[in-house]
Amino acid sequence: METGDTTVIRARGLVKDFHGFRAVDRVDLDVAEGTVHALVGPNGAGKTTLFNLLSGFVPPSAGCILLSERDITRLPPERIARLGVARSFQITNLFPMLTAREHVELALAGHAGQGSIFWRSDRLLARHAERTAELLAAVGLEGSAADPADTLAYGQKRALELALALALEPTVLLLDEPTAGMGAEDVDRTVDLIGRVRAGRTVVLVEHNMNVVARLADRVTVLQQGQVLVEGSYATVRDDPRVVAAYLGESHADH
Ligand SMILES: Nc1ncnc2c1ncn2[C@@H]1O[C@H](COP(=O)(O)OP(=O)(O)OP(=O)(O)O)[C@@H](O)[C@H]1O
Repeated sequence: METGDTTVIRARGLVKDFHGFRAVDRVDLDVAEGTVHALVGPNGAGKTTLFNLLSGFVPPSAGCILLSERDITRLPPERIARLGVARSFQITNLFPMLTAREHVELALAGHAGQGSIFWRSDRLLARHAERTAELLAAVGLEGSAADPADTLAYGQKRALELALALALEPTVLLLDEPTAGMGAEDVDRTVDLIGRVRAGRTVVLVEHNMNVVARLADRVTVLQQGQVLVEGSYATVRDDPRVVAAYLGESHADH
């Protein structure tokens, strides 16, 4: 697939103020179709807030967001999701007693508009059995389909969340710190996984682990104090003195 020529997400002049504090400050962002685009920056730089704006979880104070030329500024999150933007969360949000398979079946039924989880029949859920198996296999959970979510290892929970996001058939996948809290082995697995599920879609990820960014991202936007500091390939931004200074500032502030 040709990638990088068409802009899928275009944000212009995005601002988010919280009670007088400007968390996102006149951000312009272009995410090209088929790319993995990383948002990085020191703690408090505004990455999560920018994600919340893109997915409609918070409305911007100013500015606009276009999804493939369609204005989605201030649309509610469920409308944005229906337009093909799925988001996975930093904090695990699973039902402890439901199995991995049941989670995916419910996500598929929900996406198909098949009503509240309380009265979905087994027959209805069985309709999604094949796709469920595919999605579980796609994230490496085929062997854990019958396991309740609270028995899954941390990395498996994150993989299941990814399967739930993929159930929405997204064209754009927003991943909020997909490797947060993972050991090296799970990080490697997750990088491989994202490398696989990116096929045919656009991925925007917030990520602190620069090794992960280096391996996955076609383009990197560095935020600092709510503003875009630098944007470019990983190699370009890594060596940019402004980026080095921003991260040095953070480590000084921490200690
Ligand atoms: N709901 C809110 N009310 C007030 N301030 C907020 C709110 N959400 C975020 N902020 C502030 O906005 C700034 C940016 O926060 P944000 O979480 O977007 O940064 P981040 O780059 O994602 O940080 P981290 O890497 O630590 O997750 C921070 O100073 C934060 O305290």
